[in-house]
Amino acid sequence: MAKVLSGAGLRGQVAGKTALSTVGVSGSGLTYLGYDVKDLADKCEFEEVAHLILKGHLPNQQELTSYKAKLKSLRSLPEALKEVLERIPADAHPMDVLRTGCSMLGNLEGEADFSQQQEVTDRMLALFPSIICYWYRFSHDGVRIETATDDNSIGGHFLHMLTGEKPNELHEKVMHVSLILYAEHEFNASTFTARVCASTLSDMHSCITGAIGSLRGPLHGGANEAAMDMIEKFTSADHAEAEMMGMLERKEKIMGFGHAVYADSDPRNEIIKTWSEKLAADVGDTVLYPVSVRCEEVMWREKKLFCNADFFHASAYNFMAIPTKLFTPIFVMSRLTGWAAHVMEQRSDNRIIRPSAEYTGEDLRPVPTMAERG
Ligand SMILES: CC(=O)SCCNC(=O)CCNC(=O)[C@H](O)C(C)(C)COP(=O)(O)OP(=O)(O)OC[C@H]1O[C@@H](n2cnc3c(N)ncnc32)[C@H](O)[C@@H]1OP(=O)(O)O
Ligand SMILES: O=C([O-])CC(=O)C(=O)O
Repeated sequence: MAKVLSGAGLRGQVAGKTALSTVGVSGSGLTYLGYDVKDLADKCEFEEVAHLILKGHLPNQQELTSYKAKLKSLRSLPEALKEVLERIPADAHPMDVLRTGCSMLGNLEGEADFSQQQEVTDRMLALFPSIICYWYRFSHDGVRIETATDDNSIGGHFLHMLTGEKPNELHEKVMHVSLILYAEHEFNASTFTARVCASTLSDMHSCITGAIGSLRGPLHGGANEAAMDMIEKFTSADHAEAEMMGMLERKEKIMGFGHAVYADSDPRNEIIKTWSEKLAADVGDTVLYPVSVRCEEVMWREKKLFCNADFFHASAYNFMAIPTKLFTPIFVMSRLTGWAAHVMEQRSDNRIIRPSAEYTGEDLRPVPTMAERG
């Protein structure tokens, strides 16, 4: 069933063209350059999907090997960026750290002209996990980690830096799946932010910095952290149901549910849910996964609201012992590919994005003198 899209928030209005993805088109769910996200999550590594989104085609073996080697070679943080990260306090939000890290990188290794757009994007793709983990480990553990590891994947690199140990196969696989699911999603709020910025002919780091700010909010990427904050308070499925019923009665928003475009399901949910279930079995969980399933059942039964991509990401990341405040930064590590591809697409056929507003203010009036202002 297609959702009727209209009303505030530019809902349902075509704001530009894209060849990168389709969202909620009947029968296809979510596609990246014509490939079903389910197929991609099943058969690909994240680096293959990053190559697809950024370079326009799935890499052959030789292209993949050389792309991974290139990304591996770009993992070292510039000294000046390390200095900045070391000054950010431990109680900062890692999304703010990433926003600053991205912006600082733009000062140190800026995009001189658009011919560098692929290069600066690859550098960010390689470096964002390093930025997050360098700051996290320094501010929380007092350790200056080496970010230039030989890990074979972006997700593996991230987990290795975070824990100090190479991840097992299951965790590395889940990171591939998660990063693939989060990579691209048409004109969502953060991508639209990036495109608006690109439409002024601004540089790539400015576009990505703005997009990080948009993704941070709990109505968008921040929902995976907000969902975790909620479910970790529930001690059993029955407790979850009672609390959820109360929240619905009080008309509270429940994070990780609903979607601006999808009508009755988010195709990414069943995929990450399956992996969350596998991780639950792996760690012997008997609470968080059943709690999450009950939340899903209650929301559907009571409101016909379904889990979006964020909801089961919360339990999946938790089972991998990833701290909650790093959930949305992982989304950034992935969505960077979609953002940058949209910036490039906007640049290739650009007109400044400048919609109109319906004026609801005062009629024309004279400026009163000071004495007249009361
Ligand atoms: C990766 C992502 O960014 S996915 C989105 C992540 N965000 C969240 O999970 C936050 C929670 N969800 C929401 O706030 C919303 O569903 C959004 C922001 C995703 C979409 O917003 P909209 O397009 O305005 O939602 P939609 O038009 O479908 O809402 C219909 C009704 O359901 C309600 N509703 C929608 N989602 C929820 C929810 N999660 N909890 C409670 N009620 C909800 C709305 O308040 C609205 O009620 P109303 O008609 O009485 O005002
Ligand atoms: O499309 C949206 O509005 C939000 C979303 O699911 C995403 O960005 O992945």
